[in-house]
Amino acid sequence: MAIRVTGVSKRFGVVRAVDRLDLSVDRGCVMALLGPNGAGKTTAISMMLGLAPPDTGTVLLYEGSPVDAVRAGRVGAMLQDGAFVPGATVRDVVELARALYPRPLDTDRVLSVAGLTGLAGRRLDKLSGGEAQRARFAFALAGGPELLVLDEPSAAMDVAARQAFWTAVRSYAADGNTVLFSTHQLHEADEHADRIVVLAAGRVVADGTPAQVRVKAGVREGISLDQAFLALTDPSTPTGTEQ
Ligand SMILES: Nc1ncnc2c1ncn2[C@@H]1O[C@H](COP(=O)(O)OP(=O)(O)OP(=O)(O)O)[C@@H](O)[C@H]1O
Repeated sequence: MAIRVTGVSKRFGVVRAVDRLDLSVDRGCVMALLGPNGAGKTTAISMMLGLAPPDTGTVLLYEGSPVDAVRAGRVGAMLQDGAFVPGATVRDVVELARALYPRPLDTDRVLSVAGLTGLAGRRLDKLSGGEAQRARFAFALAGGPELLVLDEPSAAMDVAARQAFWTAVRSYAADGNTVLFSTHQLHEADEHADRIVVLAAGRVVADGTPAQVRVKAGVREGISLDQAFLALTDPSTPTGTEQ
């Protein structure tokens, strides 16, 4: 098991960001974490990475603590607002990640996979939004981690970058690695995830393959996952099964 979350809750004042979450993720799985704004995705991811402690419950990565897994170089993460070292270049950030991990990938391979070969010497503060996101992906990938955690990874990427990104993710998972990503682009979850977990108000409201999530939502095969998502997270929404 790559990830085992048991009875995890986290509150911020009166807000229950994550509410008694149970979640196990097998090694080699590509899992999408979906949910409306404020559903608790980033909070859950922070706890999985050991960046924030749960109020109650436990998180295990590879049957140990998240901090131990991160220290052992088993985890790579791409966070939404990951800041960069000022003045460093794209190549520097890849080299930095490589230096932190015991089994890093080859620098040129990482640059190529992230679509950054031509930008290797560019300063990070001179990158466009989508390029900076690719640099964050390169940083997450460079250490060759067993678990990649990606919080809204493709949000600013253009179409070509997005396609290359998903090809890289699928090929990384095909090597036996585990990938957990959050997204609001539900078609990406539909196309690229083996398993989808939908959160609403900090709780799991659906968990399964894209087809199983549609069944749970009561929408037909062929109806967009958006409709299933809306039905699961806002029960007043029509499911598209009426006609
Ligand atoms: N540091 C914080 N202090 C107070 N409230 C917080 C904090 N972090 C998150 N929250 C609240 O916890 C809830 C869950 O937030 P979280 O960022 O985990 O949601 P999310 O599913 O990632 O949302 P989004 O899709 O908008 O990124 C929200 O109501 C948010 O306002």
